[in-house]
Amino acid sequence: MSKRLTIAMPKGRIYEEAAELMKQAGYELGADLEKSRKLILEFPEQNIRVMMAKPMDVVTYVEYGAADIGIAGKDVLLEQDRDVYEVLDLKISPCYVAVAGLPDQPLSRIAPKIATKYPKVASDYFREQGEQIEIIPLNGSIELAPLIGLADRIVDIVSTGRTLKENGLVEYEKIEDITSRLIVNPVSYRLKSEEIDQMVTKLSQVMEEGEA
Ligand SMILES: Nc1ncnc2c1ncn2[C@@H]1O[C@H](COP(=O)(O)OP(=O)(O)OP(=O)(O)O)[C@@H](O)[C@H]1O
Ligand SMILES: O=P(O)(O)OC[C@H]1O[C@H](OP(=O)(O)OP(=O)(O)O)[C@H](O)[C@@H]1O
Repeated sequence: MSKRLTIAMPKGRIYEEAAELMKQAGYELGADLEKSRKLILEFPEQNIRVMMAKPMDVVTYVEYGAADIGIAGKDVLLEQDRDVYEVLDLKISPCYVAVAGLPDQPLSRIAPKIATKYPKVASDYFREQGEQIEIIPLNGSIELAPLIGLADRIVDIVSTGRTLKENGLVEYEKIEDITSRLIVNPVSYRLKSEEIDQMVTKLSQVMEEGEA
């Protein structure tokens, strides 16, 4: 008998694309799932259970085995460095992490302030550049920080570039390209290898067909 898989799906901007990919792979989650307030949904015919989680928390549920599988942005994986297997680049929700700030402002001062939701990614990047920095942790609207003099630079996600542009900010360096990834709990990968391999194979096929 096949074993039930628990999948942690990210609420928010990744959800729709991720659910569409799952649907094409034969795992129909329902288009309105995100609108519902229900957080755990059972799909007995497909032998799966779906948890709706904050994108930043998906990796936590998967690491602790509360979910066997999850979908998370590479940005979250880089920031959190957790014990999960990254098995497939789903190539959805593309964006990148970049350093940005006000135009024509060289990083001259000692230990410049860097505002970010990604303290590890930012620290790793500036360490590699040989720069000593001070991190200003924020949770959102990061672009505000240089505008009101709280920070010299930001490290944040850029997608269309509209937020930077509308706030008169410029990009200084791209740090990393980001897409969403399929992640797997290492123990689940051993205990439910057949079911997980089947899902990975189906998703890979859908992606190959999409590229053809
Ligand atoms: N323009 C973008 N801004 C932020 N994330 C983006 C963007 N485009 C794609 N992504 C990807 O989507 C993922 C989830 O972003 P989303 O904004 O839904 O969640 P969040 O960052 O937790 O925000 P919130 O706290 O508002 O729910 C990111 O981790 C990233 O991989
Ligand atoms: O290049 P763009 O297409 O403009 O997208 C980038 C913006 O989107 C994200 O913010 P989000 O909408 O998640 O809001 P937040 O600032 O509250 O995190 C990100 O933090 C940038 O601010």
